[in-house]
Amino acid sequence: MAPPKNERAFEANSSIVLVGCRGAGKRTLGFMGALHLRRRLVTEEHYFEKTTGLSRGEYLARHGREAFARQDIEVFKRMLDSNRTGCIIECGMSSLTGEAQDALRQYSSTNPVVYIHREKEQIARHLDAADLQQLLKADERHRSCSNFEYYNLYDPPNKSGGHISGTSSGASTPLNGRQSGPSKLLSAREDFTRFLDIVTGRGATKAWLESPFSVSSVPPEFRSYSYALRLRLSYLMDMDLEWEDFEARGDCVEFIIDHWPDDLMNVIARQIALIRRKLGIPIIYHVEENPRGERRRTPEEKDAMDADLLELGLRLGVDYISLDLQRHDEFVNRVLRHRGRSKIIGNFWYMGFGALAWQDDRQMENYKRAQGLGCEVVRMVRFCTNDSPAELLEGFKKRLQQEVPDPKPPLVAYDFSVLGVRTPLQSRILNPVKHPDMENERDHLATVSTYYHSYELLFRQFLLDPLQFYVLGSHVSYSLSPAMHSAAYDFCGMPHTFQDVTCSTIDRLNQICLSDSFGGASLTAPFKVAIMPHLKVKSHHATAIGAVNVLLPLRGKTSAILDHANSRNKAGPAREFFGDNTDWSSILTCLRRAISPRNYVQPSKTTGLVVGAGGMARAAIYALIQLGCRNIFIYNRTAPNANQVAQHFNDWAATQGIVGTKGGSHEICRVLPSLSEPWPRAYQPPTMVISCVPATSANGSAPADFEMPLDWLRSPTGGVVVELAYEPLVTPLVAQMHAVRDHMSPSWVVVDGLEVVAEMAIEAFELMTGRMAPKRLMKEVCRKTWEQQQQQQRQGSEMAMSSY
Ligand SMILES: O=C1C[C@@](O)(C(=O)O)C[C@@H](O)[C@@H]1O
Repeated sequence: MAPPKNERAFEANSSIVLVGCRGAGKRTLGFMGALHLRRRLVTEEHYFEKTTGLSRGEYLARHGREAFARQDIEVFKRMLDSNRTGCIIECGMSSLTGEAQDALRQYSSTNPVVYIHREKEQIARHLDAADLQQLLKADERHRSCSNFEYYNLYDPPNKSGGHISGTSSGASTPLNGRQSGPSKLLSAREDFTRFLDIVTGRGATKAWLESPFSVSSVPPEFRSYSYALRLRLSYLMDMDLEWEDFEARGDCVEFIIDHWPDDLMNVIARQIALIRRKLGIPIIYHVEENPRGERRRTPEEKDAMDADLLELGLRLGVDYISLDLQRHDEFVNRVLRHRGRSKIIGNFWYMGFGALAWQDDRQMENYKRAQGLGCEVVRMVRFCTNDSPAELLEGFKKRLQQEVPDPKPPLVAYDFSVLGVRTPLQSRILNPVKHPDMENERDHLATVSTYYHSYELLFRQFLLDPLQFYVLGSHVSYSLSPAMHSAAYDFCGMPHTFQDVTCSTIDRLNQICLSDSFGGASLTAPFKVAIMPHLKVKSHHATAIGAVNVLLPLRGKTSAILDHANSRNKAGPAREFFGDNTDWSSILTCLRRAISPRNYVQPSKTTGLVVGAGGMARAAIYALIQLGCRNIFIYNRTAPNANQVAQHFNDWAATQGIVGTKGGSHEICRVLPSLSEPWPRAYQPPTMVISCVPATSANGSAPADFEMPLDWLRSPTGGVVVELAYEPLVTPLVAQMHAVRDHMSPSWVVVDGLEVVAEMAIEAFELMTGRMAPKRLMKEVCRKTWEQQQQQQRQGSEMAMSSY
């Protein structure tokens, strides 16, 4: 019963080879991948030239076709052989030859070889029409000599040269049409780096180390409750909803192949790429055996076709493969041998009449078989023709607990009938859910519940508790967080509340947090730094920055982090509190989104500027460091405060072995004493500027009247300016940058304060509830609430004027 050896789990450091035809985007992806994994990029073109002293064209011209072909394959093999670890290898056109493909086939027994392909129209842009068909046909042969594949979805450029509207709210804020939009290639980079994390197996550990309470760090099968959104290929081919409508509608997607259109393999690869890009949640890949509306197949045809379809899922590096363990051993073993890093959901699916009863011993044997085969999850589903009392399933689960030795793979078990799943609470994890407005006549689970209703039921059945969440600080009455979080609770079926409470003493903060129904809080001044000594458990980011802005109660029964994470949404006495910082990660998200490929961070060159020296400026500096920037300047009106912050990060960086790349002192942070100073000549002008000074005068500090001295604005490639203030939204800096963009250099992108504050609330919501945030909704509510506040303020001042 031992599982067959996994033939596709390679050493984490094995070189990754990229193959595919011209125009597929291998070079760009290779570059992104090398940066992400900190590996060397080897390109075939360059390797050929380095080895032979001639470019391929020159070699061909000088030595003729035959000699070139011989030399080419020899160099190709040598390139693979001498770079077995630590590289990303980009293959050129040689990979289209039979001999090179044999070499790749062999290489793929020890290394990942990724076939990169994309929309035909995109490839066509690089080729003559005559060549296209032939090349595309030849290109598909790459499938046979690779063990992974990546569909490089086209990333459309921003509509107005990098400055599309970033809001989808339609609210008429003064910056409408002027916010930063996602920079070109950002999505491609995010998708591809996530794919590489799957291939190298570092994804889950990385997320966990980064932030143990983040949504991505606890896989759905280990959450206290989780739901799989069913998306059928037949539906996706012709969907009647927008992708954004599926945001936060499940903890993962179950992608069901129930339709066989022409060009099926490429259609599937594209749909997987779309789900990844648009929803960013784990994917369960399920091949339906007898899809409605498709022809019947002979058993042999069915086996061959389904095995190929499952193989495709494994090649695409999906998170979970759903495998029917009732199919014959050879079929099952093939999938297990090729599983790579995808988790296996072992299925026992009784569809017909006479499904095995829960009390039947063979059900227990089924579970043990799945366990023996190394399945990460076991899914047991019964189609009932009559009522199946809930106690029978409960009895099975109890027996399983007693009889089966640990470690037990998590169990998904439910009964369903023509009326759908019996109740959405039968299984704790990976319960099937659907979108409320999705119509699909091919689905025989037509009446499955929605994520909203399933979650709402958990509260109604007292399995989860309504909690109170807060934003706490001395100036929080205008905070946009209560509106954003409350809208998200409504969307998700959570009866929580979120309030702003003005307070400034630790005693008062304690009073609020010690309540049994305290769910968590966003902190602002004066607590961000003041709370540090009172917290035993903090994320390492919060410790490095020296500030906390999200506080969570820890209610786990044991000290295990997973136990604490799974106690979110439950009331009771808190044993401890956990402090995290989402200010830095929100700034980082906004910078990443807006930065153009020309300004990607190069540690040896890129320069960043942070204005201010408070808690937010610390977060901004940390975000720059995390992005890889090693030359950071700080400007603050009161220079000694800036010196203190610079000192803090220079000391911290020294303990981490992070050093500056310029000047003898190796310091990463430096202070600019005055605005009249010219930009230091040894450094490039900044391409990332983050202004962290409040726009309105709070606590007697000076309001944000900061503008960039012209000498500091000489970056020939422009850059990104992030303004954190949003009262007013058009600060002097924002107005200045709009003018610069319109009249001097169009390559500057401006990110306004509302974009950043919405991002902060999104991340805080996910940490506090453990659920994906409805991002689009929260961003819309952010702008609309801000608009309403502005209007109220205008009306207030008009009334005040008229009463004179
Ligand atoms: O700065 C902010 C914004 C905020 O104060 C708000 O009101 O939403 C919440 C804080 O946690 C965050 O650091």
